[in-house]
Amino acid sequence: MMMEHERPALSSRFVLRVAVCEVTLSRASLTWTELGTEKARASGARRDAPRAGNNCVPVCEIIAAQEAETAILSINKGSGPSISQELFRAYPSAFTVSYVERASHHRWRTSDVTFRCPSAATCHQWVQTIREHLVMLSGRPMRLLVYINPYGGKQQGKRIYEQRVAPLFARASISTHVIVTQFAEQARDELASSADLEKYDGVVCVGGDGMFSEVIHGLIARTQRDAGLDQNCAEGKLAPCRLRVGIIPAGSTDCICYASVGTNDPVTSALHIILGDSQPMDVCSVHRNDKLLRYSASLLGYGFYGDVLADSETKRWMGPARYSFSGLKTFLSHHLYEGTVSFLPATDILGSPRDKTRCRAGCRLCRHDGQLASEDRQVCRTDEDIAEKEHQDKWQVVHGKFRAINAATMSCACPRSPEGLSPAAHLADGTTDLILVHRCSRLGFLCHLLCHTNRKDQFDMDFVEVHRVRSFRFTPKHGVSRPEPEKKHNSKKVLQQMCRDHPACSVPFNSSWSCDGEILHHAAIEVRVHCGLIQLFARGIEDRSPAEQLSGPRAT
Ligand SMILES: Nc1ncnc2c1ncn2[C@@H]1O[C@H](COP(=O)(O)OP(=O)(O)OP(=O)(O)O)[C@@H](O)[C@H]1O
Repeated sequence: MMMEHERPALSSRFVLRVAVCEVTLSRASLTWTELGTEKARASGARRDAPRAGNNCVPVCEIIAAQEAETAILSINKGSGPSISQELFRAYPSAFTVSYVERASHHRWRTSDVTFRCPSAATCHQWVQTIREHLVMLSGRPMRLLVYINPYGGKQQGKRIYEQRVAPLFARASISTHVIVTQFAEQARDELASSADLEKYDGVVCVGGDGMFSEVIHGLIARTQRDAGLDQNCAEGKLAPCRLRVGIIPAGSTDCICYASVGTNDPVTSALHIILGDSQPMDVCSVHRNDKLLRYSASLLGYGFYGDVLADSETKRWMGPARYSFSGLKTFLSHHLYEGTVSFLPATDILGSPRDKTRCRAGCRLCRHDGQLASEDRQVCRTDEDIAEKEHQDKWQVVHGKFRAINAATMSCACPRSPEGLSPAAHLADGTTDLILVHRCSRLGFLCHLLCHTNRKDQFDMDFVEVHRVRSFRFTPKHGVSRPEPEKKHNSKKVLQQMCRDHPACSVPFNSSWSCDGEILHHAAIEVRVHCGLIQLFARGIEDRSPAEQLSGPRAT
């Protein structure tokens, strides 16, 4: 809605479909009010009598404005009522404004409104003024570097980008440099070393979570190198990345998209990028013996999830069905892994893993790095304050036999698990939710797993504990890593492996870590959360009522 004190930049009478409209543009919004149709006027209704309420589109949600093509102008298209010759002659020019419209399930779509103008000069003036307003908006990207993984998911990345995303970027006047990767790690290596990043306002990856992981590894490495920081130093603070990252979902797992925009829809993600949304995101560094192993933005899982991933990697030929197969096999094998988890709880923060809050667009906790911001307590925001706080806080230690050890740095919600592994986890509060699943019966573990697929509390079980932490370490009791799977099996080796996997054999192999879907063949690791290390082109999941979700231009 246009605020009373806002001075309109432009105000004119145009024709929308067959009705005359009062159209107003201010710095904040474009509004139009229908004044009446020809028919209504013929029946004696006053031309000035408003027929409908205001329609209002915030300028920050306009994608583009352009003068309409002659073809559109000369033909009365569509099944609706036709414009009369009289209006056609009185309003010979036209321009179209494209804006974001909400569809169901957090999806965004583009919508167009075409206004007929009395002259080409007026039309031109409006288009130019809207474009000037768009240029003045901060945060919109102009130049993007795009990496497409042609082999991610159903191998549709290239087609999805070319057919659904590139036309939107072009309409929004975003220039792109597109690279279709030839091999794994190409994007990571180029971003880490040779890519001329000064030329771009952001990097977009087209693929799944694995492709996103490649891109952030490259960007983080480059940023630390440029800042003269050593990534191998486990205790060191990392420099945040300047370039924002956009994800066009085209993989088999699109966890980051679900957590950051609420859906895995390429058009929605493209529109978030075009509007220049920014969403900070925490990233965990994973070290061992002062050597960086990897970064993790979503899930680190040892025990159950580590075993599922390790097993599924040997069954790639099965396609996506391998996850269900390996999940069942791992569930039945019911391994326990003994070791020690030490963690630094995040005290002095607002949220907890079992509260009812959910990380949503404009999240209050993420705005304050998760810290308590009440008036009677001091907010510690500087790095020194946080370091001091960490020093004062006490590490806690848990020894035990674990079915699973998981660290969820975001909710990890997806269609199979609508609430995710840790429903109350936040994208950028500087913490990860450490979930320890202790020794339990198969039935108990099954109940715990099933809770992830419905809305029951998966932490409400006596063998599960959950802590919101800033760092943790795991030290396995046994130092033997499970041998990396061999590519070619003969039947004898398969039998040996199955025997080893059987609990009765109780060979004390360690599990491996699943780190955002990549296997780490080390059990002993040290993890530290880096608050808001990456910025995404996203705004978080919008918490809107179903009616609002489906609204077009807002009626005021
Ligand atoms: N041209 C390429 N050839 C082979 N692999 C590639 C190529 N480009 C990227 N990759 C790798 O493919 C892996 C999977 O990619 P992506 O995440 O896009 O798809 P996915 O189907 O979701 O993956 P996953 O099968 O791991 O769930 C990534 O780890 C990435 O490093």
